[in-house]
Amino acid sequence: MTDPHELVDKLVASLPDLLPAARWFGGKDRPITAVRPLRTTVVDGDLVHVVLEVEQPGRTERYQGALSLSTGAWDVLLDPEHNGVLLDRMASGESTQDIVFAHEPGTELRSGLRGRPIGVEQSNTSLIYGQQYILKIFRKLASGENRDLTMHRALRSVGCEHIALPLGSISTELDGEQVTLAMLQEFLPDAVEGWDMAKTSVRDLMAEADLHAFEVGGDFAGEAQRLGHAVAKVHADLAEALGTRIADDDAIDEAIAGMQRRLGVVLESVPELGRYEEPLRAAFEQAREHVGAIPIQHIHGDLHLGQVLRTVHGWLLIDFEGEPAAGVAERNALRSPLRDVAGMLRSFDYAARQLLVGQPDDDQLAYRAMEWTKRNRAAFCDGYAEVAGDPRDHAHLLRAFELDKAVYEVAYEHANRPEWLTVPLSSIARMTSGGE
Ligand SMILES: Nc1ncnc2c1ncn2[C@@H]1O[C@H](COP(=O)(O)OP(=O)(O)O)[C@@H](O)[C@H]1O
Ligand SMILES: O=P(O)(O)O[C@H]1O[C@H](CO)[C@@H](O[C@H]2O[C@H](CO)[C@@H](O)[C@H](O)[C@H]2O)[C@H](O)[C@H]1O
Repeated sequence: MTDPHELVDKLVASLPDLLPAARWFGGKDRPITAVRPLRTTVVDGDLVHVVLEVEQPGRTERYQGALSLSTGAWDVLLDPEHNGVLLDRMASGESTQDIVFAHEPGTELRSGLRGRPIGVEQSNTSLIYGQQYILKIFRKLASGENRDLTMHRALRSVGCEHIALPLGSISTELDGEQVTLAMLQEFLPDAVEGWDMAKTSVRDLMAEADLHAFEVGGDFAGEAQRLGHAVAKVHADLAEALGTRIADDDAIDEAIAGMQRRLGVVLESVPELGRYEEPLRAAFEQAREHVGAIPIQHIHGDLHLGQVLRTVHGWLLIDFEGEPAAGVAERNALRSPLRDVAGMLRSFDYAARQLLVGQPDDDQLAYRAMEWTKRNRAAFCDGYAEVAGDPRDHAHLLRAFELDKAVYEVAYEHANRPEWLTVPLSSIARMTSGGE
């Protein structure tokens, strides 16, 4: 019989070349100096699960994957012949020595289904079983229960209507700490991503040179308003489930310091940002002066149009992990819900501006893009204000959060989609020169 450890050793030698090409690999900004197998587990027959330690200058992170015991093929989590066992084990609750498979209390799962990769751009790997379930396999592993699972459980406990229900999980222990490997949720086959809907709407507008945003068939403003309403409801549910408090001076100082720190880090790797350093730093400090009594709580943390799904019943928020680049403490800190609002406002800007990538000098297109963005950002805020306070009442703070998000996006695009770097950079240019 093949020795799984020998197979893993062979695989590890090829990973420094393979990993940078994987969408889910979060370390594309630096070279890989070493990959070490941390733990190898034979889950079932032919499926070998492996936890890897990836070393890069200044960071060491853990990732998970799987290979076939018989052929040594890598990443067989994507293979329906290999991944059915994951659901079967969650359904039966039967664990291996190292890995715990569980369904949520009160849940019964169907077994015997095979998983097909969802095939979208994503930071993790999601498999769809039949029409019922979606299993999100977390690629980069963090200590403690994964925040996505924690937030979904908390929201379910207060009957939140704007999430896909959590149904099961796969977890393990590494260095004495619990680590979530995967989360199973109900799959919504009729769901459409907000990002796709928004892009379609922008295209509709661009195709109609003589019509305004409110006149074209694909107008998105009604949806943007309903989305704002849903986001505010989720914030209220998170506050009910996990609490809320007024930010004290320390929390405010830390929030502003976090923005300044992040800017410093991004400036080091993206010199194009340098010319905006001064106005960015000034905008962050200005927010401190105008902040007032501001509530903080658990929030989504990485909200954008790709994290919301429209179903026949309404809008759902998915992926409560937080920003892929943020550390665990930062993701779990209590923060202002306005951060999420800012994330979504940025996303409206993105949806309109992605059509301008490659044609920066087309003033007419730029004008139409701005028209779409303004209309939908306003509608989103209107919807939010139906449930909670109007985000626009905190203009300085909201602007600082938007700029901070745009700085994050500069780093994200620089590492992942360099041709899109102009999208956040042009927004920073506009916002720091007095534009909306
Ligand atoms: N419950 C669900 N029902 C239908 N589609 C879903 C569901 N959850 C996620 N998706 C789809 O899977 C994609 C990736 O999910 P997400 O949780 O954002 O993964 P990642 O964190 O890896 O980006 C989403 O953009 C969406 O298209
Ligand atoms: O969905 P993820 O958690 O992987 O989020 C990361 O990738 C996103 C891109 O897929 C990135 O979002 C940025 O691009 C979006 C369009 O593709 C846009 O709607 C967002 O507003 C913009 O921030 C996200 O920042 C990153 O964390």
